[in-house]
Amino acid sequence: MKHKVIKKQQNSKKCLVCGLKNDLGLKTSFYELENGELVAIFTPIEEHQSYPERMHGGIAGAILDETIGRAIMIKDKNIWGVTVELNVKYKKPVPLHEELRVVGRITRDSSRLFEGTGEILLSNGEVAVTAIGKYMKMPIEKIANFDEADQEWQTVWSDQDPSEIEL
Ligand SMILES: CCCCC/C=C\C/C=C\C/C=C\C/C=C\CCCC(=O)SCCNC(=O)CCNC(=O)[C@H](O)C(C)(C)COP(=O)(O)OP(=O)(O)OC[C@H]1O[C@@H](n2cnc3c(N)ncnc32)[C@H](O)[C@@H]1OP(=O)(O)O
Repeated sequence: MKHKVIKKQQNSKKCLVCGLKNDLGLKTSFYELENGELVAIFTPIEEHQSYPERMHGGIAGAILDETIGRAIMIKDKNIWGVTVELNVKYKKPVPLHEELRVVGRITRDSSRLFEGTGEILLSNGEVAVTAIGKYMKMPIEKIANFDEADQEWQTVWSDQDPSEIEL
């Protein structure tokens, strides 16, 4: 089913998952959908491998972690979370050099904690990796000394940005 993209989220400078100036990073784009889910799109490269041609499980955990952690921002872009628990299940190998979609959503939201689930989808739509994450909400100034401009926290548009995403 196709879902309309309603917003593209910000990227950063050096984050492993979303930093556009991290040469070894995933350079992921994040899209908020009209159904309340968040989709991450990225293409793993050779530097993300474990066994040859297979994406590293730690990278799978990292992309799921950030996709679930960012899904809370659909509701309020000023909620920042730090991961306190992440449970990852590896069901199928994830190949390199293919564009992947990762879907995340929030399943529980309380004043201090939120929880969510996510999946990495293969190009044929099969679910390769799933995760459940728990996050503690924290004011951004308590997480780190972030300067939005210095960290290049901004929406970066591209010709490749989809207006709809098939899930
Ligand atoms: C504006 C410019 C921005 C630029 C941004 C640039 C880049 C950003 C990129 C993306 C950002 C967007 C979104 C990203 C979202 C996610 C992505 C990944 C995030 C991470 O990659 S982040 C790294 C890994 N992560 C950590 O680095 C956490 C390390 N950890 C700690 O820092 C402490 O652990 C802390 C502070 C969490 C708590 O410590 P603490 O000392 O404050 O609190 P304490 O332990 O006393 O617990 C207080 C109450 O929480 C309960 N509690 C604790 N843990 C619990 C659990 N697991 N389950 C259930 N309840 C739990 C206790 O039971 C107690 O409850 P009670 O008060 O009722 O007793």
